[in-house]
Parts: sequence; C-alpha cells; structure tokens
Amino acid sequence: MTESRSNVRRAGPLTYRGQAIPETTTDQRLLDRRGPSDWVHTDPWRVMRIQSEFVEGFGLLSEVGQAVSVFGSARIKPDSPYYALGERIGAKLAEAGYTVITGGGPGMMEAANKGAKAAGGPSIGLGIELPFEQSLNEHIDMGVTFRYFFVRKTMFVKYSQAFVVLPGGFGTLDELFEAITLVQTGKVTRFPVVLVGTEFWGGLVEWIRGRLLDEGVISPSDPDLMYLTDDADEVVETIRKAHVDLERRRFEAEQVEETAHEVQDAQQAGNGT
Ligand SMILES: C/C(=C\CNc1ncnc2c1ncn2[C@@H]1O[C@H](COP(=O)(O)O)[C@@H](O)[C@H]1O)CO
Repeated sequence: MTESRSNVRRAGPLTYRGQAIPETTTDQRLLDRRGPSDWVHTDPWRVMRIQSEFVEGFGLLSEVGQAVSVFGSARIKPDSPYYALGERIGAKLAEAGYTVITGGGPGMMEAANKGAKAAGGPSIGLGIELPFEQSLNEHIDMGVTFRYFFVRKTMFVKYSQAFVVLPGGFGTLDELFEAITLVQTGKVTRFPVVLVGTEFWGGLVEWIRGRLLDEGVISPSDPDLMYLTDDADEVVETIRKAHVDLERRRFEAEQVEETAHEVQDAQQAGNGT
C-alpha cells in the first residue's frame, strides 16, 4: 500500500511520519532564515574554514610535478641586483623542469615567478591575507591566497622538494628556520635548503657554525643542512644532485630490505615453517 504524500516526509536519508513531519523543509530553513551570526567568529567554525583552505590548497597543488619553493624579501625592488639574481634562479629552475612556488608577493617572490614564467615553466604563488591590500604578482600561472599562515606553510613543504632562500627579512628567516627544523627533526627527508647570497647570509652561517656549535645547541652535522652559493646554476645543480643522492639512498635501503626478506623466507623454508 502506498503512503499518502502528506503523511510522510523524506529528508535525505531521514523519514518523518505524521506529527513528526517538520513544518518546513531543510532548504527552506537554509534559505529563508538568517538568525544569529555570532557562530562565524567561533573556533569550531574557524576549523571548517581551515579545512576548506587545506582542501583548496591540496586541490590546486596535488598534480604539480617536481617543485622548488623560493623565498625572499617582499621589499627588494626590481632595480636591485638581488632581483635579477632571483629572476635568473626562477628561470634556471624552470629550465631544469621544476615548478617554481613562491609566496606570490612582490620583491624576490615576484622576481622568481617572473623568471620561471619567462622560461616557460609553471609559476605558482601561495599568497597570504595581510592587513593591507595586496594581490598576487602578475607572473603567476596559478595561485591561492590563504588566510592562515600555517596552512600555507604546509603547502610549501608538502608540494616542493627543495627550498631556495634569497635575501630577505623576518618572513624569509621564519621560512628558512622552519625548513631546517623540519629537516633536522626528520619530518621531511627530501629537502635541500639552498641559501643564495654569500655576502648577505655569510654572517648568519658563520654564527651558526661558530656560536651555535660551540654552545652545543645544534649537532656538528646540522650546519651541513644548508648550502650557500651566489650562482644560479649551482642552485639548480645542488638541488638536482641532492635529489639523485636521495633516490640512490632510497634504492639502496629498498635493496637491503628486500635481501633481508629473502634471507628470512629462505630460513623459514629451511626450517619447514
Ligand atoms: C611588505 C609588503 C608586502 C608583503 N607581502 C607578502 N606577500 C606574500 N608573502 C609574503 C609577503 N610578505 C612576506 N611574505 C612571506 O615571507 C617572505 C618574505 O618576508 P620578508 O620579511 O619580506 O623577508 C616571503 O618568502 C613570503 O613567503 C609590501 O610590499
């Protein structure tokens, strides 16, 4: 027997009958009413927004090939020699087959994007919402602007296989030290970090190799987590070589594991187990 339509309401997977049937439909409640809006400023709602940023970032970047994140000052102007160096590095990386990912802003970020795009390589910008108006630079093929720094940082680390750090201020230092901390603590295993500008970074590297080592706050091998150069070709070569070494080490580790399994299988066969 079929039920009379007014006696039953199906709402998605839910079924209501008789007195239990709501007066309005789900769509009506969504579209007709505004109600209080305080909840948009609460942490549970922010969690939804954070999730949506991860979804957008993963969606945009998951099919990007081998990539290198390039960091550097937002303030360095196009007439600076550093800008020209940034452009050259962007171009060389693109020519070597790497997608260039930057913070999408002005200065050194723009230089690297400009070089990559001019060389025909994919050029990506991961922007950040800031207290003042700012749009992604014009040399970007694809970009997202994030609300949350930590979501954006996840994207740089997850979707690139090396960091290049050009001269910069606090933002750049933050990105540099996050990268080497991730390598030092084994959170990432495929990450050459290349500092560009021996004169600019030399003092910092000296301080790390001197003071930090002398005080015992880092391990003797930790300074080797960073490479330092002025040369765009050397940047690319350092990254390429680090990736080849890493692949070789992975391959060797797999071989060792395979041999261990074979020995174990043979022993078990010999024992009749
Ligand atoms: C200061 C100005 C604009 C800032 N705009 C930025 N846009 C995108 N990403 C940025 C911006 N500022 C900092 N970043 C990130 O930090 C690094 C640069 O910071 P620094 O302090 O300038 O060294 C950079 O790699 C970005 O990822 C006015 O033009």
